[in-house]
Amino acid sequence: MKNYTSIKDIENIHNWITEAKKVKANPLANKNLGKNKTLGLLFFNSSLRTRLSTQKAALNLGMEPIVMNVSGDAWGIEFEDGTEMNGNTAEHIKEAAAVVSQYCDVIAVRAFPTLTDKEKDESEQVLNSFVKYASVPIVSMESATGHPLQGLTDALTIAENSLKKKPKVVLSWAPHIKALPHAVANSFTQAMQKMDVEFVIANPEGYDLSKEITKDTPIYHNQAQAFKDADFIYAKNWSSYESYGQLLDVNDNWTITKDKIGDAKFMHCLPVRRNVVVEDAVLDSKNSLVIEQANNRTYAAQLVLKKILENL
Ligand SMILES: NCCC[C@H](NC(=O)CCC(=O)O)C(=O)O
Ligand SMILES: NC(=O)OP(=O)(O)O
Repeated sequence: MKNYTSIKDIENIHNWITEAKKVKANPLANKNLGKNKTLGLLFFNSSLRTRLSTQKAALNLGMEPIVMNVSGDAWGIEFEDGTEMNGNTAEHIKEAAAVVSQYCDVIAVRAFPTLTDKEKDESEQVLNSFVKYASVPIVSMESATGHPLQGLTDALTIAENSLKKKPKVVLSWAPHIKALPHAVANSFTQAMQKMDVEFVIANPEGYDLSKEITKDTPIYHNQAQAFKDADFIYAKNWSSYESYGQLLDVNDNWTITKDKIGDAKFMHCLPVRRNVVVEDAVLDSKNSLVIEQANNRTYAAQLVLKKILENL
């Protein structure tokens, strides 16, 4: 594999889950694979899990990680072609990506959407510019429209925790105070569509994800109906896709509660706002998988880096 920028890069999710379980069972088995190789992690946005678990994955493979907060610390990068750079940007992505490629054997990038310009977000300008102008493989650490390391993690976590051959998995929208990206929900949806699960989405009217993503996945606008007989409930807030980036008025209470989910396992990518997205009683119960998910971020990243290193 060259780049990992989307769930579409997973050719067979069942094989990948089997391999990820092996990596998890013996994380230091390939500690020489990345010897003398450098992973550069570039952050245009905040992170706790991705920043640490991706470095941990690199260290387990014997790689040297180097990290940079691009926003604030680096020169402002210009992504438009042919502009007269007389504004706030000091260097072009053509030079920036080529230069970082001199220091790194693999580059991982986090760049969130604008949530104001749908067309620009869907063009994945930042991520795709790195793919275009870097001379080394690129890994997405959450881009405008996807979070494929999280999606792979979530598939692994469901495979590990499922007591049934074909569990019912619900992705539920939940409330938030801010307009959030669609990336996590998009990649989770794409991962579940590849899994042997009964997958449905629950969200209020006006919050349907892109049809390009949901395809024929059933969408419920009634949360209780969607939750019926669920084995896994994955909560996430996202802003409206249709009224792009907006927070719409929602009448019903969509906060995840213990009463609503019963015995279903609870999942969330984190960070999560307690008692807004989900009540304490759920996060503090044995049915919460959120810490196991965070742990699995290391093994998902390690599998991806392993596949890239094997192909260098
Ligand atoms: N990487 C996981 C989620 C990142 C981001 N969450 C956030 O921005 C939460 C911020 C807050 O709660 O203030 C998102 O939804 O895509
Ligand atoms: N789940 C996740 O990506 O967390 P961070 O934003 O903290 O990296």
